[in-house]
Formats: sequence, structure tokens, C-alpha cells
Amino acid sequence: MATDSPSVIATHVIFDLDGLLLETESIYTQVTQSIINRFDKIYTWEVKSKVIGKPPLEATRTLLHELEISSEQLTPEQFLSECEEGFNKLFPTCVLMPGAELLIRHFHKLGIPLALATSSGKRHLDVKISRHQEIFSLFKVLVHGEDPEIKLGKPAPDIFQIAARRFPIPPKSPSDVIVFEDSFSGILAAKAANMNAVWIPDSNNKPTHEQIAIAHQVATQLDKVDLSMFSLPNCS
Ligand SMILES: O=c1[nH]cc([C@@H]2O[C@H](COP(=O)(O)O)[C@@H](O)[C@H]2O)c(=O)[nH]1
Ligand SMILES: [Mg+2]
Repeated sequence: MATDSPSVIATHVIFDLDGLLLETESIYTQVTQSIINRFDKIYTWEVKSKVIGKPPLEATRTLLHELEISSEQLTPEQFLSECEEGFNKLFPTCVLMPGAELLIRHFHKLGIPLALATSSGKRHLDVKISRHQEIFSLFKVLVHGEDPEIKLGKPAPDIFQIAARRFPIPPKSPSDVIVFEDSFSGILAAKAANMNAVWIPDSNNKPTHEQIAIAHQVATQLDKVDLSMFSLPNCS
């Protein structure tokens, strides 16, 4: 029988980190551009949209391939090591994305348990959240990209499945989980985990119609997501 009421009743939430909760993507862009300048390359959003969300080595391989920089010119490992100086200087300064704090506190008040699932390595994760300890203390689970249980990074589902398993009381089904992501790799990973995929792409990232159709919902900002489709009250 047809019904207007939503069929999903979400009980658990998993958030991505970079570009979703924290404004770190401009830092990645700035540091990357400073390194590829010597090859006369530009880090466009067309390239960046294929890179974001993947674990560091995989992301760097994609980057160098897309920019046609050969491993004779620069290896992925050399690139990552050159990034460290800029990352160490800039990550501690990163700020929360608009709506992030409001939505996190909204779920917390509703008693919905929260997990963080980031492709970022452990040390970078710690530096990024160092200025935001209070808000990240509301998360029950933190999974970073170097977790030994992760066999494959996003767009594979591993990181979201691991995060779901680690909740003190895990969800009864993956379809009870909402995943919030800013990258298309992350949306594919959430879908592969059979979870609800909510996409908040960067305003510079122009998703195709085919990509939009894959997400359960696409919104411009975290506090503008319509939670009624998951049987939850919206942020006021
Ligand atoms: O311009 C970039 N943005 C993002 C990444 C990669 O994307 C990850 C962000 O993952 P997430 O959004 O899943 O936290 C970073 O750790 C990094 O591996 C990158 O390499 N370059
Ligand atoms: Mg992200």
C-alpha cells in the first residue's frame, strides 16, 4: 500500500571529516598547488573532485595521473612528504564548516549516536581536530584511514562498515544509518555499505546528474539537510 510516511527510521549517524565538518579542502588545494607549480600545473576542481575522499596514497596516485606528472618527475611518496610542512602549519588552524556544529549538537540532543569515518591518517586527524576538542568529544566512534581493519579505502564500503560495527550498540541494519559526505568517493562507499548517503558537495564541485541520482539526498549545507526522510526532526 502506498504511503506518504518515510520508510527509513535512522538510528545512527556517520560523518566524514575533510570538507564536510572541517574546512580543510582549501588547505589541501593550497599545499598541492604550491608543489605542482614547478610543473606548471593547475589543481582544478575537475581534477580535485576525483581525488577527494580517497586515502592519501591512492588520492596522490590519482592526482599525479590526472595531472600527467610521471613518477620519474615526482613519486606519490615524495609528493606526500613535501606536503607535510604545509599541512603541519595549516591543519591546526582549520575551522568548522557552516552548519556542522548545529547538526552535530542536534543529533546529540536527539540521542542519535555519532561516528566519524575519515580517510585521513591518525596524526593528521589529531592535528585537524585539536582546536575542536569539545565538539568531537560528542562522537562515540572515530575511525581514521590508517585503521588496520580497513582493507580498501573509499569508494569501498570498509570504513563505514567498521564505524557501524564499533558503535556501543550497533545499528540493526545498515539502512538505519545516515552517512554524511562531501566527496563522491564517499557517497559511493556509503551506497556500497547499503547506508543512506547524504551528499553536501563543495560549492565549487559541480556534480553530474548521474552522480546526483546516486545519493539519497543532496544539500548545500549540513544544517539544510531534510531529516524528515529519515523520520527525524529537522534542525531549527
Ligand atoms: O585535495 C585533496 N583533498 C583530499 C585529499 C584526500 O582526501 C582525504 C579526505 O578524506 P575524508 O574527506 O574522507 O576525511 C584526505 O585525507 C586525503 O587523503 C587529497 O589527497 N587531496
Ligand atoms: Mg571529505
